[in-house]
Amino acid sequence: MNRIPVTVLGATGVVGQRFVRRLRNHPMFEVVGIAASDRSAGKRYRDACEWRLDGEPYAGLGDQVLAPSDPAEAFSPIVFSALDNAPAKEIEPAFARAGAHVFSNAASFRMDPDVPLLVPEVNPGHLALLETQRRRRDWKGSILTNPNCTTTVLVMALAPLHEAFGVETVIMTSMQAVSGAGYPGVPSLDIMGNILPHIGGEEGKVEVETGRLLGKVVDGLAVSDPMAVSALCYRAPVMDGHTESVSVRLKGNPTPDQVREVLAAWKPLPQRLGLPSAPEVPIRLHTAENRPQVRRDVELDGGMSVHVGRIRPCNVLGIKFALLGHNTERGAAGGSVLNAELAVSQGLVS
Ligand SMILES: NC(=O)C1=CN([C@@H]2O[C@H](COP(=O)(O)OP(=O)(O)OC[C@H]3O[C@@H](n4cnc5c(N)ncnc54)[C@H](OP(=O)(O)O)[C@@H]3O)[C@@H](O)[C@H]2O)C=CC1
Ligand SMILES: N[C@@H](CC(=O)OP(=O)(O)O)C(=O)O
Repeated sequence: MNRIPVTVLGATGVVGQRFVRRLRNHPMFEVVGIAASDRSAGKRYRDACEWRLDGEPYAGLGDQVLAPSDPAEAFSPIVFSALDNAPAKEIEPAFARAGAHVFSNAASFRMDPDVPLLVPEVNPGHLALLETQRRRRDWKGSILTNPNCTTTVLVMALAPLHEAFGVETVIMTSMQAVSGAGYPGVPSLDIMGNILPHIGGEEGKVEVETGRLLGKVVDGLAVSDPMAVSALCYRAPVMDGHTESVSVRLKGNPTPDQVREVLAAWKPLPQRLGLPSAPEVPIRLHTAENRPQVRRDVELDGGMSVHVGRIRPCNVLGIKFALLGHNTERGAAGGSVLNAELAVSQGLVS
């Protein structure tokens, strides 16, 4: 297969660098363009930003010159966007109008009812919104988004339970990595040896995006599931990996063993298709009492699987468990790349 040329917008940022590293040697996509703000455009990648990841610095593209984030200068048929929300609002539609298929991490268009908010294992059927989007908007291309990172990890565990039993109520408390706040993010003197009980906008996003992802497409538009979701989000002194403490009320009150069986048997579409970024096992189940742990588990499967452990009865909602996932891989760059792989495999973009 000829690789599809792609551009990474926001290539200098925390998520943008992960895109560039992940797309290096990708079987379906080839990075031909990297772009960022006007502050960085015209500079070589290595001069515009410091490389903050392990592995080969700048993923071998250190001498490539950054383009401005303008479709006239950085067009590719597929564009991965790691832009901040405010610039994403203007720049992503400009690329979509020019005919690019934009796979975005930003929150700007997530809740629009004709924009797929997608986790390929969870709601691949929401790709159908692209048809409505094309009809409604004057775009030759499209915008397709991935959720907030905390939400992504949560819906990976809830989706098979919703399918098997039906989710009625969820209470989720997160302990979120500092990388979620970008670079330099939270000052070290605030987070070292500390827990911060507020992440701006995060709880509201988890509460609305969860029902949207587990909802349906009706008459070509997204309709959220009415489940009740309450989120409490905390910043914790870890680098990468959001831990979530989840209590859930499921229809029919299944036992922990029944829940475990459903999670273990889950083989959703990306795994059946063998998409390159899909982890072979989407949910890693842990039986040891002190797992999952961020330091020991989160990098497994390139950060693309989520981890569930300590499944047990909850006196209030019925079932509770510990959940862990990689916020900047599964929750950001990796999730977006998997979205693009699914869209290409379904013949929706090329
Ligand atoms: N960090 C995470 O865990 C997650 C982040 N996201 C989302 O991904 C996006 C990127 O986050 P993150 O990488 O942490 O952010 P960073 O602040 O690290 O990077 C932001 C990027 O956007 C570019 N940018 C800023 N302003 C403009 C502009 N006016 N025009 C063009 N480019 C611009 C920056 O370029 P320059 O260097 O030139 O300023 C930089 O490349 C955000 O929308 C975030 O909400 C989503 C899920 C998880
Ligand atoms: N707010 C998340 C990261 C993030 O950028 O989320 P969103 O994509 O919804 O803006 C965190 O701090 O961990």
